[in-house]
Amino acid sequence: MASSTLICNTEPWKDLKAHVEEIKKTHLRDLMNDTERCKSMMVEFDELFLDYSRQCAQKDTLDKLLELAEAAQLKQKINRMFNGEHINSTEDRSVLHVALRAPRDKVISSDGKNVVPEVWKVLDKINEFSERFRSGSWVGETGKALTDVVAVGIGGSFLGPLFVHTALQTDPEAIASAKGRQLRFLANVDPIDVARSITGLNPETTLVVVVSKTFTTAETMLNARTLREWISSALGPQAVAKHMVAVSTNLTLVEKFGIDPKNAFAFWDWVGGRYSVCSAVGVLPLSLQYGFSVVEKFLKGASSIDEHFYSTQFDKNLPVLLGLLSVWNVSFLGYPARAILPYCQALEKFAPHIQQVSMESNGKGVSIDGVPLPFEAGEIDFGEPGTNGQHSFYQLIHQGRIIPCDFIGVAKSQQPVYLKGEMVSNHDELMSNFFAQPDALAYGKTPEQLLSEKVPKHLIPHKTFSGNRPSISLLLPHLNAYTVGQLLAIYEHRVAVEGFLWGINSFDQWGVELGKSLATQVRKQLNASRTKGDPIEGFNYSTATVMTKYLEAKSPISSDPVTLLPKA
Ligand SMILES: O=P(O)(O)OC[C@H]1O[C@H](O)[C@H](O)[C@@H](O)[C@@H]1O
Repeated sequence: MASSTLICNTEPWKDLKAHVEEIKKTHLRDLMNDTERCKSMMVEFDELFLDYSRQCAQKDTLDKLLELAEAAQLKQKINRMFNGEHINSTEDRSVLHVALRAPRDKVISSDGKNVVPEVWKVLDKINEFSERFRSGSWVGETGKALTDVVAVGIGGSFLGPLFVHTALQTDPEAIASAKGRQLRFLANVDPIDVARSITGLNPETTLVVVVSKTFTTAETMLNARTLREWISSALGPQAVAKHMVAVSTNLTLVEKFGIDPKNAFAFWDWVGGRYSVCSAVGVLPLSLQYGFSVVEKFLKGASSIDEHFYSTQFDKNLPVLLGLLSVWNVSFLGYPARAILPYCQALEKFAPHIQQVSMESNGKGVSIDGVPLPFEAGEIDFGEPGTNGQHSFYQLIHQGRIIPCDFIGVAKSQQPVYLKGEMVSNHDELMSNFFAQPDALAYGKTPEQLLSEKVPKHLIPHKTFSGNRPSISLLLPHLNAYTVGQLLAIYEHRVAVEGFLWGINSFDQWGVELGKSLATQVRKQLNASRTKGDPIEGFNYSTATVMTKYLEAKSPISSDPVTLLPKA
């Protein structure tokens, strides 16, 4: 593709660039007075309510963004994704996470083959296995039923399942089905994470689920070997068959590791790691904890958004609208970051998950055809639940840099609390902030207002809020397995929309490779220096100096290493 076909060379892109000047003349304080405008910037689907009236945008901004979508062939790209074409061109793969949550009778093909029956074969296997596990008919080496699960995995094999697990932990239905069980995660190769993940657990009653798409990820494999050692040193090496199972696309390596292939749960190369929570990656550990029927609701929620995304016209399409507005903020208004602010503690792991989905997908420097981009793609995502974030980084958002914010609220709390004599329930107290913050950002506070409030003159600059800071508000009816699935799919597709508009490949991740290969070189050096006293060679002065300092610290590894497990 010639650079002339880059999206930034199209008329709609140039038109939007020119449009920025008009928008800069507006202020949200005034735009919010236009009720018709606000009405046109609200969309409801399946009880999800999106209000994007606090975007620095006019109705014609949306029209122009829709023209950009057309120039980027957004509809065709979405269709190509759902049709199983190899849109991940650098890895020559389809991108079919939508097939993971498709109903049984749906036909979604990759390379001429309907993949939905394969998906359901694995789901049925998980259903059956989790029933055996939860009913106590699957027993461990000493004949005891297993109650605790440690899921070992990193990146996409960790963040999505952690997000969903955390979101359901306080859901009444999920609580009831998780009684007496624990699901823990071990991601970091830091041995401290090993210690934390097994503290208080008994190998006799623990199942380890090794989750890795490739089954080669250094961190996961070392952690898996560590927990294998933890099990076999306590129960004997034969116990591994009953206490370890795996989720992977690489079943050959699973078997080599010593896990019974009968206890391996497959997925496919057309599922990207960060899009894999709806595969066995998430479904297995979550079903062990909450039962398959709860997890099935999560899949149904995601599927409802898939259908909406595929078939709804763009001006009513939640992921499309959100994606268009993100591109508007990043590429035209020049706001490179986004804060994800759920007013719901159960969503505390949502931002970390979306960080990977978004930043690993769209943090690219070239177009899908390898042409260097003359504009920045991707956005910097971060976030914390409200109100905690308000007492931390909101200062910068209110008076410092402009960071478009996603306010996510829930109408009914999973855990309602009301104290007699209090003005409002605890959830209403939380939600008072959910409603207040977007307006504070949009309206700000002028020096005139401060003067009329008799604020001392010297404090006026400090107490002024410029306002005109964009946000969206998304209200969910409640937070349960179904709506968690919806939320996940909205963000997954929003990220895809952004990538489709920028003309990049959102489904590869070559940028993570360089650091990994350099670590291999360091690993070899550390081994040679520790065991043979070899001098440090082949590193630059800076790295060599700090490595020398590091090696000077006492290590329990000598020339005759012995196995050492955490004391936890
Ligand atoms: O599931 P695995 O193959 O172990 O991969 C785990 C993770 O590591 C890689 O480095 C990628 O950056 C992630 O996209 C992936 O999710």
